[in-house]
Amino acid sequence: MKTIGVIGAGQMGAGIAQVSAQAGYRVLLSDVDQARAEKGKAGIAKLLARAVEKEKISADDRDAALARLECVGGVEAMGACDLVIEAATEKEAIKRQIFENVGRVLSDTAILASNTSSIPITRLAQASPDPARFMGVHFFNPVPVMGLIELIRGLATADATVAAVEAFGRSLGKEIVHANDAPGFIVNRVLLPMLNEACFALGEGVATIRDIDTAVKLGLNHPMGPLTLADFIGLDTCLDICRVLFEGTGDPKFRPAPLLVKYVEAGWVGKKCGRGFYDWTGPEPVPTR
Ligand SMILES: NC(=O)c1ccc[n+]([C@@H]2O[C@H](COP(=O)([O-])OP(=O)(O)OC[C@H]3O[C@@H](n4cnc5c(N)ncnc54)[C@H](O)[C@@H]3O)[C@@H](O)[C@H]2O)c1
Repeated sequence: MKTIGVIGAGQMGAGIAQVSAQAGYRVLLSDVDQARAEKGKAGIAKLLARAVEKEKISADDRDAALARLECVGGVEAMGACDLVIEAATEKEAIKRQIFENVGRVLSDTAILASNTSSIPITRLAQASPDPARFMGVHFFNPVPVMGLIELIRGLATADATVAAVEAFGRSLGKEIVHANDAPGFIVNRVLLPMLNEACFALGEGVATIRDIDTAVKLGLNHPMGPLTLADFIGLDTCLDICRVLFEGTGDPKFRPAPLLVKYVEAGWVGKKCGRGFYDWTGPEPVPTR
């Protein structure tokens, strides 16, 4: 593989474009328009500049990575790509439209992959030009820091597609795990029940926000408590994933905690809006109850 297309230049798409360019691939980055793609690239340039300041990479390596990364106005330019990774907004209709558009220009050997966190890969594959050359490639946020990629094959994904994307993922220096096309794949299937249970515990008055987080952090040796982590992820995103697990499995153990639903209804969705379980507006997060 030489040329990688990345569709969606938000948090994830920009991260995927960055690590691909740093690994030596030519990268074409698109978003809804050229200006959004350029904004994604500007963010990457800032992160790479910081890495140079910290002497993690050389200025030459930064310049070379940025030179390999080209912003394009739309998917029409992606005909030259060996692999196209879609990392647009988590809405099925948007992703389906993108697959239809990019399907018109993709070569008949190119692979199309989605970074979706929750939409079934086999269903998305139906909107792709060739389900044998379609799969899920689930990166973690922030992409340049997190060492894992989950690969998800749909029912029709060919072995050669999985092998090619696995080789690409390893060339980025990431560890690869394979998951079946089941709700939440591996990481969210295991993580979300813990975050949801912390919301149940808080709602039932088992302990305070600070004590639940301190207990899990120190008692289980986690880098941060579950309520802090939920605030980082976004409580709306946590709720969406809980619902995917609940609806996808039909298992009541995945039912969302009432307090989580209430916080999302209140618009208290976490760090991104300044308030979730913590107030994030000051220098340090402060528990809200
Ligand atoms: N944020 C995470 O922690 C995380 C982790 C793993 C996977 N994901 C998945 O990655 C994908 C992107 O998430 P994100 O957090 O980067 O979101 P984001 O909101 O930061 O970025 C999404 C980008 O997609 C663009 N976009 C919307 N419609 C488009 C279109 N038609 N064509 C091209 N671009 C379009 C938006 O303008 C935006 O720049 C989602 O599928 C999400 O589920 C997110």
